[in-house]
Amino acid sequence: MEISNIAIIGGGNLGKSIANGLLNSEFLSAENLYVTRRKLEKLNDLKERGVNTTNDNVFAAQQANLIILAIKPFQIKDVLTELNTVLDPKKHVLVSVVTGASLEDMQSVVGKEIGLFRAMPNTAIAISESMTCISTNNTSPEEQATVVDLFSQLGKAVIIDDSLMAAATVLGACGIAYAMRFIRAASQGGIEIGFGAEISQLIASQTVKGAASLLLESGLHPEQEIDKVTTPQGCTIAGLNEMEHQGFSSSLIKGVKTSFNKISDIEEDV
Ligand SMILES: NC(=O)C1=CN([C@@H]2O[C@H](COP(=O)(O)OP(=O)(O)OC[C@H]3O[C@@H](n4cnc5c(N)ncnc54)[C@H](OP(=O)(O)O)[C@@H]3O)[C@@H](O)[C@H]2O)C=CC1
Ligand SMILES: O=C(O)[C@@H]1CCC=N1
Repeated sequence: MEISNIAIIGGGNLGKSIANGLLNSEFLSAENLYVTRRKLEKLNDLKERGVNTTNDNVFAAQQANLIILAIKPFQIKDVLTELNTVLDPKKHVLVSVVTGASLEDMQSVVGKEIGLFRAMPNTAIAISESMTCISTNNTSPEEQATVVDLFSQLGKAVIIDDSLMAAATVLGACGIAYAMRFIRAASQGGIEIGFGAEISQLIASQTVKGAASLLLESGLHPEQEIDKVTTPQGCTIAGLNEMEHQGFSSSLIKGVKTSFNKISDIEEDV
């Protein structure tokens, strides 16, 4: 399957991040991209880049052969019902990034053999550094290759079982926010020990990038890399142990589980 035009239905925070990622990576040119939302003026930045912006979802869907749904969970039924008037199984593939809406939920609304995917990217998709988990159950190997290729050009992409999408949402999508909080807290600590805010944030951000790259490149467990940093009787182990006494890992794990439990409430809104 070859992607001709893409329509992003719901140009909010994630929808725009995807649009910017597609443009920045030169995956497709602006004239092949359609982005919708009701408050059209909030898409002016994309319009200035040459993207087709509209508040007409049906029109956008008609122009595209790949449709990305990026509205809020409680809106998915209405928007899918609206799009269903023009969805064509021979033409369209539908990718939902909506939290809490399963493939079965979507299938029950569209009721026909449209190729359906869920994708869970994060906002780093804007700079082609997303982690995107993808699920599907009725698509051809060709369609799967196309969708995986799309998200692989915008970061890393893996296919997972749909039952794991809530967990993927928390670890990958919410995870960006957790990591930002770590960086903010580390920067604030840096200011206490002498740095100005700007350089403190630079040091904290680049250090987190380096830590992530070490793990991605080596495949080692974090503790193996930590062992290389913790000089016996040194300052790293002293600080790390104090963080653990204060509940660092425990608070992170509890936060992850709280986000995960919240998805059950969101699923009820779908
Ligand atoms: N933000 C993130 O990092 C991630 C979000 N998600 C999921 O992506 C989805 C979007 O989240 P997020 O971008 O944060 O939310 P936003 O509220 O920022 O974006 C939703 C957008 O949908 C638009 N919208 C609402 N109704 C319609 C409609 N009928 N037709 C077209 N557009 C419409 C809204 O604009 P307007 O009011 O102008 O119409 C709004 O811009 C959610 O389901 C979320 O769970 C998943 C992973 C990560
Ligand atoms: O906070 C949310 O509900 C959405 C899903 C993951 C990131 N943002």
